[in-house]
Amino acid sequence: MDGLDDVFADLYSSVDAVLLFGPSGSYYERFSAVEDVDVIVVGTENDLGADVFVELPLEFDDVAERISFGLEGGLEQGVIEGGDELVCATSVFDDEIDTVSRVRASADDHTGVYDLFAKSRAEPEVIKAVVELAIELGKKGQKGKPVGALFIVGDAGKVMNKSRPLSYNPFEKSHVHVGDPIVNVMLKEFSRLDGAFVISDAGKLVSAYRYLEPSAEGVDIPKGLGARHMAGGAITRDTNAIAVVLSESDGLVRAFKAGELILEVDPEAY
Ligand SMILES: Nc1ncnc2c1ncn2[C@@H]1O[C@H](COP(=O)(O)OP(=O)(O)OP(=O)(O)O)[C@@H](O)[C@H]1O
Ligand SMILES: [Mn+2]
Repeated sequence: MDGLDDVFADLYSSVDAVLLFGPSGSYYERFSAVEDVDVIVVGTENDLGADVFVELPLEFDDVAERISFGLEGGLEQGVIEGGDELVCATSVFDDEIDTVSRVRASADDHTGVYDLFAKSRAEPEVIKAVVELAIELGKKGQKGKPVGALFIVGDAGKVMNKSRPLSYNPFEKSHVHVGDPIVNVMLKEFSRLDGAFVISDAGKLVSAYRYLEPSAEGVDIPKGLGARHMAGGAITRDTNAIAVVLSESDGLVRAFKAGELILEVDPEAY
């Protein structure tokens, strides 16, 4: 009769590489000693100084998104090849690694989560800062009153052409950027009000209170969501911008690119 070791052995037989998501130092050391297997560390910071490292822009509460990012980033960096058999070790419940998942890397199926951050018109740091801001806004909102917000990032000239002002633009003559602490305070204030924020590729606040008028033909958004998400999704098909949307109704942060929903994050998990 087989023991559990034999049954589970299939999971990690003939594996090309192991992806360790945010491992502890000792865990990493032990894996590095295993023969014939490459070790790829994936995390928000390379604090172990791993030779092969894929940087996450955020932790990703959704494990599938986290793994997709690691795979797509690894393929992009050339440390994984299409067809590679991989074991991904990550944590689901705690800070400790508690979950192993076997996947086959494919250069074809793309969730786009890596491209969203690394290959959009806007700079990765800017996209990261906006997603973090939306998460923070979502967390704060949950304590008091829930707030919704819509951020359109990149390709700002075109976005401005496909939108109109709902009110005076508080950023008209200013030169402020997302990530500046003062700007985050301002954005949180203004997010109570209607419309979208428009942000340039480099993170400059171009406008608040924009009413977007993209053509919404053929854009699918999750059921139960309305005009904010439709407008946000649709403008990313009409332009090279991405949209980061905080929903007032379900509290989730979503990101759209090229008209597709790419990312769904629960601020409560951060
Ligand atoms: N075309 C648009 N451009 C910019 N902002 C918009 C647009 N349409 C709606 N909004 C903003 O979204 C807000 C919420 O609208 P709505 O409830 O229809 O969206 P929703 O997708 O259901 O989002 P939520 O989940 O936050 O309710 C509106 O009050 C308005 O501020
Ligand atoms: Mn709504």
